[in-house]
Amino acid sequence: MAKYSRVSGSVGLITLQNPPVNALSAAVRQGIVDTVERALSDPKVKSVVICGQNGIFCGGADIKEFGSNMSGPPLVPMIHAIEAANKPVVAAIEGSALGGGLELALGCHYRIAHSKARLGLPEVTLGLLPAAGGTQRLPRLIGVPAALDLITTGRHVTAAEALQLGVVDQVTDHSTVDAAVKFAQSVAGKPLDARRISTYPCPRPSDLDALFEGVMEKVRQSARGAIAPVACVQAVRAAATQPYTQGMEREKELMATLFTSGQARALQYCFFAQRAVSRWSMPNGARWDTSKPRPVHKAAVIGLGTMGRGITVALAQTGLSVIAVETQEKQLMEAKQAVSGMLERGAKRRGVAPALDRISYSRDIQAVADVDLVIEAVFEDMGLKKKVFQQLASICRPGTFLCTNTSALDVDHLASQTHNPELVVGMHFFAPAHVMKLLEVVYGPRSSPQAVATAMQLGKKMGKISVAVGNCPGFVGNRMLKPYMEQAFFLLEEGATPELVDRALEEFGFPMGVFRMSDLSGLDVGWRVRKGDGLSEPGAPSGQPARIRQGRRYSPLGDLLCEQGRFGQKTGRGWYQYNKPGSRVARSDPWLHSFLEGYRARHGLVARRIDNQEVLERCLYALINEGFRILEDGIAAGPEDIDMIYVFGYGWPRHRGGPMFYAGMVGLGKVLERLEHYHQAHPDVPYLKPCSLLWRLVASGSPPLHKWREVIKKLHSQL
Ligand SMILES: CC(C)(COP(=O)(O)OP(=O)(O)OC[C@H]1O[C@@H](n2cnc3c(N)ncnc32)[C@H](O)[C@@H]1OP(=O)(O)O)[C@@H](O)C(=O)NCCC(=O)NCCSC(=O)C[C@@H](O)CCCCCCCCCCCCC(=O)O
Ligand SMILES: NC(=O)c1ccc[n+]([C@@H]2O[C@H](COP(=O)([O-])OP(=O)(O)OC[C@H]3O[C@@H](n4cnc5c(N)ncnc54)[C@H](O)[C@@H]3O)[C@@H](O)[C@H]2O)c1
Repeated sequence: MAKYSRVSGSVGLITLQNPPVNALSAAVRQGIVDTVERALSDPKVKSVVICGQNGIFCGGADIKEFGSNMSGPPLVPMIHAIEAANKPVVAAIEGSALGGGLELALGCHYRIAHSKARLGLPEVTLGLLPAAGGTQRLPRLIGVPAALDLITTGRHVTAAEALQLGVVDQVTDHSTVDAAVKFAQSVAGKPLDARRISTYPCPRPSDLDALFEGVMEKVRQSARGAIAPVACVQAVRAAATQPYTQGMEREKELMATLFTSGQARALQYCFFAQRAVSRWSMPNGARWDTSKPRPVHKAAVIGLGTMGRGITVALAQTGLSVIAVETQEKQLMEAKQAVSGMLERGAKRRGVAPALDRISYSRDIQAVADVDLVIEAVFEDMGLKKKVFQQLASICRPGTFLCTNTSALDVDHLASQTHNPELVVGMHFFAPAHVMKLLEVVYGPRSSPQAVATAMQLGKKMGKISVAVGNCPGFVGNRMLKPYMEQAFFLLEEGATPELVDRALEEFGFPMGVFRMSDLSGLDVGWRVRKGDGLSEPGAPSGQPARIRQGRRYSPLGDLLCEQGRFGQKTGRGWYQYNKPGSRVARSDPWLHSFLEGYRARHGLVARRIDNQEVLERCLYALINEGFRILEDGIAAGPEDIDMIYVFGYGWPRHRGGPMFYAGMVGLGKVLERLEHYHQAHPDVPYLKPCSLLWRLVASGSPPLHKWREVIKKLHSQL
């Protein structure tokens, strides 16, 4: 809807009304068409102001409408009619003007923004392009390079940057509507020809071809297979090379291809899933809307290694006071320097003062006595963590939340070391903790809803996508990673190379394949875990027995590399070779290839040809199968939780929507059939055996993802 009133005698004020973001639904578009017509036909009205209710101009087209039959007046002619009006129209921008919202403002003759407003064309992040004239008007207004930057990245700019770029005409710290009304009065009756952006010639840089070639190459590289950024460049090129009307035709044509694409569906699913995961629930019925978090002002971090340092930075940047505890003097000194450096660099980037004085360092754990919440990040050693939790239970004041950053250990077992297990949850950050967006909040059977709510709220404040998950070895992300990595190892045994496996996964859209990722994070990490699980045995015999552990197929390849001191990038050798320890450029390693040949010969394995499809099916379907088991076990409340964990924590390409969404796109029947096929070929690999939830979903006609919860509920009620 849009509300109409006449203010200050001669200004028609149109207010968009569609909470929470005034999205341009059919009703809002109809409202705009009607009220603009009314203002233009009223002789008392000399100029018009368009604003949005509740401090937000407009969040763009209504994304929820995209999946349905779109009725109501289309945006393009609506905006064109505003631009063609014979009375000045001023956009009063508060909060956000995004996507179609900014395109509407670009159709107005003037734009006035509040200093705190954010503007942008984020359609590319939804698998689309700005198709209400945005790709044609913006380059005409601010030039091709700046428009390409905004349109291909979808980044939001501040009002100050928008003013500098020339997107807005004025910025105010006071009431935007008042300023816009005053301004509208001042321009009433003035000629408008020079204010219609569609009539501007598009500035043509002299090196146009070189510019577009360069941008296209950069965009293709960073898009990792996403099609929308490429279409955005093509549309802007049309603005630079063709008259406006033809450019608009090109914009429409490119949009038509994107609009119905699987990638647009995936990206729009991610948009809503990202928001849905904050509405968490636990199997005992506790929920986000009935659980009250407690405020956290002061926190402590125990252990200042890789993770503890990043967590300390993230907490301080959020405005909390932090007590950082590290037992080793040398580590403490190094950590102080590293944390200060990270804070200073972050502050410089954001143009604020570094939060150095929010942190106090100590070697004594007694220093945490009066904090609201502790995050333990010592070595991944259950004995050590148990001791730390016992100490915390006796030192901290009653009511302090005790959290662990363990990657895979039993959170409930740690909780049982304290007097108040209900105050214990996992806060599983990802490295580097001050950068990575994902936080798994792990609840045990005794964690209180308040502890979960508090950790979720703290995560949100830290700018994380926080996902609440149940307690099991590896939680959600690392539990699913195990079968994925296991398949990659088996593929090497059967004839693949690290290069072949990585290429297939990188072409799929992962920033790094399994082996490059493993070299980056260190092969010794998994080795230590496998030793702890009694899997890795030095000097194991050759032949079949060496590849069976605990009754199932096992690949000792990773262990054998570690026995040679090949820990990955840090030692300059791993699945690849590097120029020197710490170097990041992976090169194919002939030693590794002859090692694999020797290994196969020793174990009586005959290498066969493996193609990309097999790599993808075996690695991804094994991972997806474990995702279904996680849903079946109630460890994740829904597929969206798993998908957001993989998109934000594990580099799953967002334009493929996350593993569970991807399974739905491929077809659950097909995933089941391929898992069955591979399980028959490898009966000693339990991860390839399709789980009962997948069978059940296929038997129920492969319902769309938003209906899976009903099937899971039924399955649980029958158990
Ligand atoms: C605006 C925000 C920055 C606000 O952030 P905040 O943190 O305050 O709030 P939330 O993000 O939590 O949001 C609150 C609530 O609102 C929902 N929501 C937000 N934005 C929208 C929206 N645009 N539409 C619908 N719903 C929205 C959000 O989901 C939350 O609710 P929930 O229940 O999920 O918790 C922030 O919200 C934000 O960034 N929003 C998105 C901004 C954006 O991306 N805008 C661009 C939208 S796309 C667009 O505008 C396209 C235009 O270019 C117009 C294109 C013309 C269309 C023509 C179609 C032609 C088709 C031709 C094809 C023909 C094919 C054929 O042949 O058939
Ligand atoms: N590194 C990762 O990528 C990653 C990611 C997610 C979670 N984790 C988990 O985070 C935790 C920490 O991992 P990390 O990689 O930062 O380890 P790390 O080896 O880099 O650091 C651990 C630090 O803890 C300190 N420490 C040991 N005992 C202590 C004690 N009693 N009191 C105070 N400090 C003590 C050590 O001196 C060391 O500085 C582990 O549980 C790990 O599984 C790690």
